[in-house]
Amino acid sequence: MTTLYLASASPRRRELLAQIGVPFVTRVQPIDETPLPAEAPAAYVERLALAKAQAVFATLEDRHDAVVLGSDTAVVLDGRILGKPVDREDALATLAALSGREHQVLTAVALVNDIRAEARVVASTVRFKTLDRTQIEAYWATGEPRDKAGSYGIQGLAAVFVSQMQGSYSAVVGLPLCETAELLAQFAIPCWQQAASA
Ligand SMILES: Cc1cn([C@H]2C[C@H](O)[C@@H](COP(=O)(O)OP(=O)(O)OP(=O)(O)O)O2)c(=O)[nH]c1=O
Repeated sequence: MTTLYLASASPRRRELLAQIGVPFVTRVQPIDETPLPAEAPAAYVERLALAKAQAVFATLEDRHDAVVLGSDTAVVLDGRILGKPVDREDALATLAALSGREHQVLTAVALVNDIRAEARVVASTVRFKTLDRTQIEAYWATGEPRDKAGSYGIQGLAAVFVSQMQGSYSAVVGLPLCETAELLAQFAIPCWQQAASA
């Protein structure tokens, strides 16, 4: 019996994976999230998703019956990776930069077991309406931007900033569920559909 491990401290990722009916155990290992010099954003999120999964896989005692899922999300504006805010000023500057513009959200999902590692990167486009300084400061004061790539969460109060979105909503929140289900199937882990017909 294979055990699926979610290599993530993110409550969003736990909720998203639970949403598609897959039983899993959460384990977290810290990794270095510094981008490499001139690393392309898609390569960066893919490398981190794999690194998160591999770091947890390395700690497991029974690696034969284990699959580990890692994921990483980055907000990209004009080719620049905007990660989680380091402080208030950083978040205010990020939200001002996103105001009235379109940006990309890249999320990678990776699965690792004792014989292989596979990853998928999903790109979505999000457009923000124009925000003024008062709205940005009020949003920071809610606490929501603190632990999120690009200093916002589409699933929360920042939904009112999003005038358009193309791509995968679940990927923007933190885990692309359609692609995750496809990868899980490749590793013989059923989500609700196969489980229901088994
Ligand atoms: C853009 C966006 C990001 N986010 C979150 C998802 C991720 O939790 C976070 C991006 O940071 P990540 O470094 O991808 O993930 P994490 O540190 O929160 O969790 P872990 O590495 O342990 O898996 O931003 C939202 O919740 N909503 C959004 O709309």
